[in-house]
Amino acid sequence: MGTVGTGVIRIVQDSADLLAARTGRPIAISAVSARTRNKDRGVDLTAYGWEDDPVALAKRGDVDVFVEVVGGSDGPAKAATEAALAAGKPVVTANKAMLAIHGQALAELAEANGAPLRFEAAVAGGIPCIKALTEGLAGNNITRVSGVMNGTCNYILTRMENSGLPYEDIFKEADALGYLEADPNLDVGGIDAGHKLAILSAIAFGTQVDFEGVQLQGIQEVSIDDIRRAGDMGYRIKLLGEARRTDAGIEQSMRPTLVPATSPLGQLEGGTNMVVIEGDAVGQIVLRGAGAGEGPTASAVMGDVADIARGLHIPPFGQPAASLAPATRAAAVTECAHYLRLALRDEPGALARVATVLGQAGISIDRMRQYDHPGTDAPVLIVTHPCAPAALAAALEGVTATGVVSGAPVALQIQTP
Ligand SMILES: NC(=O)C1=CN([C@@H]2O[C@H](COP(=O)(O)OP(=O)(O)OC[C@H]3O[C@@H](n4cnc5c(N)ncnc54)[C@H](OP(=O)(O)O)[C@@H]3O)[C@@H](O)[C@H]2O)C=CC1
Ligand SMILES: N[C@@H](CCO)C(=O)O
Repeated sequence: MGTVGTGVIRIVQDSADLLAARTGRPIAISAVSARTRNKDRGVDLTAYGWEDDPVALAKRGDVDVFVEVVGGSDGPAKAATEAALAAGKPVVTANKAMLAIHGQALAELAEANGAPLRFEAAVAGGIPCIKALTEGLAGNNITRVSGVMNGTCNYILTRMENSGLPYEDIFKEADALGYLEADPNLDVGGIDAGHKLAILSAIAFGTQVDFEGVQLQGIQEVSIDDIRRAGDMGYRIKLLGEARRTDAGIEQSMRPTLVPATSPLGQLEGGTNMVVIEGDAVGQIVLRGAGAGEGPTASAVMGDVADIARGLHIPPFGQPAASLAPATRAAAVTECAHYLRLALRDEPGALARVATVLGQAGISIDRMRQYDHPGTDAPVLIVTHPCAPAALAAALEGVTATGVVSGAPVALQIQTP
């Protein structure tokens, strides 16, 4: 009965007739649970039973469907989910952390007990992207799933750009607004978004969830300089997740990435999320909307509850858990263009030495810009032609070793069209 749970109660109370008409049966709340019983949550709870322990709630005889909106990958959320599934009861959860880590085991438990396990709200809040993948796009070979899946990071990045203020200032602002998770590193470290990508990737490619296989980089190192310089080159920086199937296996990454400013992703402002899915038959589809908040997240929870009330029973990851293959990891094999920012000693031959190192590594320069500067170091931006991320990382060690660059070069990937 936190943010999401209260939203679920509101929808059940406010839209009872509509839900009954759409599902063919009444949907009612039997009982609820939270840590603190006597807290004013702005909704009337007098008609419902109460349990201190969510596991006891899951086991109650008058509970047909258990809605888990406690949070946390383990602890009471997992214990109650397992108790409900073991009793053959359908579970609806918004808990991406739990699914990213225990998704396979929970799907196996659900299927062994004939109970649906649904989690639309776990990825991109109100955007029905799991339904899109498992149902609407079931006839497609999915080739790529990408998008912006953490509203807090998108808020911070767009606010930095619009205000010209550094990361630290906007982080404090997001904190004051209550946007950050209790552990802010889940947001700014890219972990929360990585959980979501791993769930989508498993559904898209028919593999077991492989959160450990997501190459993660947060937004903490994104500087206002990079946001400005990327803007000069026609890009905006987003915390972009990409999962794709390659000949080598499944490649999953969540990292700050440059996207064309005029593209749908480039125009995404504030806390909004966007999920882009590509399939062999459908081509590309783009889903955009609120990725968090009481109403949007409860909307996704209730979509799942309604499906259960209608009798819809789809395996949690879109195909039987036993048929999900362990994901073969393909680490950063896809070539892409890169943005490089260097502080280059402004002296004869310095630029030539950098260009030589890149050239010897087979990395070709697409565009380049050097800015006015008051001191001895010139800000230099380079956009490369597509190259393997591993080749670029090795080349940058060589660039640093030339001795003509101050500090470590900044390298960010540019989204592959
Ligand atoms: N908020 C959002 O916008 C979104 C959230 N989610 C996910 O939804 C889930 C819930 O998030 P949110 O509503 O924001 O979280 P909140 O922290 O607002 O709510 C958590 C609820 O769980 C209760 N709770 C915690 N521990 C226990 C326990 N041991 N026994 C019983 N109840 C307990 C809390 O009780 P009390 O109120 O008494 O403290 C609270 O009511 C999480 O998995 C989150 O990741 C997903 C998408 C968006
Ligand atoms: N912390 C998450 C909440 C929704 O999952 C976000 O900012 O998107």
